Amino acid sequence: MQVDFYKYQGTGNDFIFIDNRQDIFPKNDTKLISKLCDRRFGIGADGLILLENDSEVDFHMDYYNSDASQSMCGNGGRCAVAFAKYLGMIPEKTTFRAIDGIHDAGIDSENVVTLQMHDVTEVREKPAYSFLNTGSPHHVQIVEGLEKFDVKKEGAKLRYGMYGESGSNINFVEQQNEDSFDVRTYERGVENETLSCGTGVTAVAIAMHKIGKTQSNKININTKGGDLAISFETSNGAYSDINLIGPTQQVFKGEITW
Ligand SMILES: N[C@@H](CCC[C@H](N)C(=O)O)C(=O)O
Repeated sequence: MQVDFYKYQGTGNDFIFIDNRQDIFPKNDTKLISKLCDRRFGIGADGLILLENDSEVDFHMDYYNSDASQSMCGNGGRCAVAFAKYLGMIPEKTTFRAIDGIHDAGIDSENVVTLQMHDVTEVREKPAYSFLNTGSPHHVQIVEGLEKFDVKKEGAKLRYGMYGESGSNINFVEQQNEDSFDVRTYERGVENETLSCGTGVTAVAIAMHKIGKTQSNKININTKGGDLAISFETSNGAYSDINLIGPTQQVFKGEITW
């Protein structure tokens, strides 16, 4: 079987995209998904995304981590909007379905995508960390010396040690100023640090506001792969109108044979 694939990156979180509107991809073949994402034996990516038809909204984003597990992906969602625009499926505004439900989004002429995330009503606040779900589960922990921090080792320790079988993504944060934070994320399903995680930086922005590290409702996050912004409204400790904003890029296209 031969199909076209496209590679996108959103602040260095990279994805293989396949136009699956004709239902051509064998999505139950988890070995194939992992192989395609393998950086030595495959194309190489943090995840694979199938763009599919949906009867109610513009499209369905079917996201797989590189180990073929599934969850919501913020950067993947932003790149899916850029891919749908590239395929001529949507204008500048869209509504699409992901594993956590329906999302609104917009894309500008520079391929900067604004993705609306779901409301967050619960942030678990502990002395050393916060935990919340922004479509995917996220542990958020402030550290000193983030640049030299061993994200893979410490992230894996928490992911497997604290969160049981299903695990969590682990975000390490260092504040730069009132509304700006550096973030590095260990992603479950990739089982390594990625250059950026969209649901992760969204979780960090909300957690930092919730614990009083910032009063701002527009937060800038610097990741290894680039800069993202998160805006939100807050009322009675709940967060709504949450938007994840940042660049997307198609980096190449090719053909897969399996
Ligand atoms: N990179 C993603 C998050 C992908 C899902 C995550 N690894 C999980 O399994 O929870 C993002 O940009 O949000």
